[in-house]
Amino acid sequence: MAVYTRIGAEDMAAIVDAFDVGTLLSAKGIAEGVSNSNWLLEAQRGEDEPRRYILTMYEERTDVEDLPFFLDLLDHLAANDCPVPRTIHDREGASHRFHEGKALALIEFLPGVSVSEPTPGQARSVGAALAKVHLAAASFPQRRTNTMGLARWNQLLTDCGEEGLNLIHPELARIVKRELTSLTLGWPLGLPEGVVHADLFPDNVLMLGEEVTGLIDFYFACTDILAYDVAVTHAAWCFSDDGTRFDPEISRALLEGYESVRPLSDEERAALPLLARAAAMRFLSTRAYDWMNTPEDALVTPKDPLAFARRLDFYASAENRDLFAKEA
Ligand SMILES: Nc1ncnc2c1ncn2[C@@H]1O[C@H](COP(=O)(O)OP(=O)(O)OP(=O)(O)O)[C@@H](O)[C@H]1O
Ligand SMILES: N[C@@H](CCO)C(=O)O
Repeated sequence: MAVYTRIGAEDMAAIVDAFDVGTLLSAKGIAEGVSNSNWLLEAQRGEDEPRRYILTMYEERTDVEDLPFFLDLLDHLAANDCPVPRTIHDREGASHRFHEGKALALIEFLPGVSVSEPTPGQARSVGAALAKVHLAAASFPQRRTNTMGLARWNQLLTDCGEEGLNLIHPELARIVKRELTSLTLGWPLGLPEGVVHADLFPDNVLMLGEEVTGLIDFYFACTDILAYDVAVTHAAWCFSDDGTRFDPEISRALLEGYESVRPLSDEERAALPLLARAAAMRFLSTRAYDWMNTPEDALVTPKDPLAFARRLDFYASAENRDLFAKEA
């Protein structure tokens, strides 16, 4: 459940008034999501049809200094025809405000649902939507360093300690050491960079049938290698949740969809096997850390790190060396 902060009815009405979207009709906490508190609001201006919004209150995990990057990016992408929600600015024109010391943003509600078992058609649309974001963000003037890159994975996994990792799986410390070394030595240089979403899991994509109606949760977005974002999306979409089953059809459709909008260069394709191992390490590291550091009585259940250890094993296996090779 993700409503960490209570906002009373009067305060909620005052917040809605500050964003100048009319009269508050209803407000409901949203259970999904783990990082921030979210509410679904309905408000009505005069005789207009009532409209729905998402109110997000940023909790500790989001650095307020990064908010202009995240929120301006949404506006830039929406203005360039990408399926992302616009932000509602307040009466002073600001994209976020503060309530009792915490930052708040009001975001357009988009229809659609997150799929749990994607079809190839849906994967193709997601690939195309990701490529569209990459192209549209090329004219976005702001930059943000990836604070969730190799150095951070190293730090998180070091904090877990060898013993801790081996409690998750007896081979994990050895595998992690091997992978961190090969990623450090082999990290690709000179590939095209730009704004990446960096967390495009099915729960961050809203769909109606095969149409992508919303890409959401840009709170890890940053400037990094574009093909790394393809690798993250591949790791997130092409396996069963627990990482035991890889779906080659979804993989093919996702890459085809991406390339229908932004073809990958030979260098990017050649780097994908390593970038996919990197993507698996990214989520293995945060999940292993959370697995070991989430108190038992916490509101959220930590996600299984082994699901990404299995993906890592899959991507590192010699049998799958040609997974990203261009098909004849
Ligand atoms: N613009 C939107 N339109 C419709 N629904 C939305 C929108 N933004 C968020 N939601 C809903 O709110 C839920 C939580 O949002 P979000 O994933 O951004 O939260 P979070 O706590 O930042 O997430 P995470 O757990 O991925 O860090 C989503 O799963 C979705 O159901
Ligand atoms: N999408 C991530 C959580 C947010 O970083 C995961 O599934 O581990």
